[in-house]
Amino acid sequence: MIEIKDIHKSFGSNKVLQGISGKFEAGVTNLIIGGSGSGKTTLLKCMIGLHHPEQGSVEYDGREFTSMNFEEKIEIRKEIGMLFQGSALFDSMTVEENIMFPLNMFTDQDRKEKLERVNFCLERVNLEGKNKLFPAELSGGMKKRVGIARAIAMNPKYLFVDEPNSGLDPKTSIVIDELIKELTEEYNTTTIVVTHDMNSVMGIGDYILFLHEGKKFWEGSNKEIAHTDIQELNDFVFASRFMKAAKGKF
Ligand SMILES: Nc1ncnc2c1ncn2[C@@H]1O[C@H](COP(=O)(O)OP(=O)(O)OP(=O)(O)O)[C@@H](O)[C@H]1O
Repeated sequence: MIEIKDIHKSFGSNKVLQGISGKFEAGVTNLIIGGSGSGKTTLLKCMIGLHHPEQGSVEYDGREFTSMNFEEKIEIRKEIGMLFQGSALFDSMTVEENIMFPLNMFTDQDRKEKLERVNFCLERVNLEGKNKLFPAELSGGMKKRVGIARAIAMNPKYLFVDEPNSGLDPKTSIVIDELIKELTEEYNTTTIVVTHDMNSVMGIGDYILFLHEGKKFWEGSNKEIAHTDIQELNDFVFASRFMKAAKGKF
């Protein structure tokens, strides 16, 4: 479980996050949603230590992260898997080398053990046998799956996913969303997905934290999200023609 309390982050006079709190439980898919510029990525970066919040705390199963020293943060980072926007694979490395990267960095496993783990992860994302391909030889959906395989290589307790569906067609997006949800439930991971995709919200949003202009406007599940009287949330939820047309049917 990850708990954030009263997170504040500014860039100069721009108060990007203004007192965000929330609880992200293990084994469920937690989403941070909001319009462009609402502060989603900034919040995620505060949680993993890429930004330092001016105020507030981030607790990983009771361990306060923001006040940790460098070495202590490294220990927590070993428990974190990340799937970045655009997959962020190393283009000059094969699929196998990409997935092995965190194992090389953080473990002293021998090559056989590492290869076994790589093959297990590849199988888990339905890419068995693709070891020797380079990222340029993969479709967008396959790249995401390699990114997921790399993210789970270290058997993470915490999984952060930034915009998993950017650049994917709707069908492939569903496959990726479902894979994230399955892995979360299978390994009881605390998973946090940053997205503005309403398909993901309706499909996998067990717990949703809605940000608007740097403030938490709402939290709840995908079963509740279409039934609030919060104007800012309704503007976000029903922005697409599809959601507008489906209003009242959820
Ligand atoms: N490193 C930075 N330096 C200065 N300003 C920043 C920095 N990172 C983000 N911001 C500002 O913080 C605000 C929120 O940005 P952020 O990327 O967190 O939004 P977002 O909700 O993730 O948006 P999007 O959905 O478009 O990715 C924006 O006004 C942005 O310009």
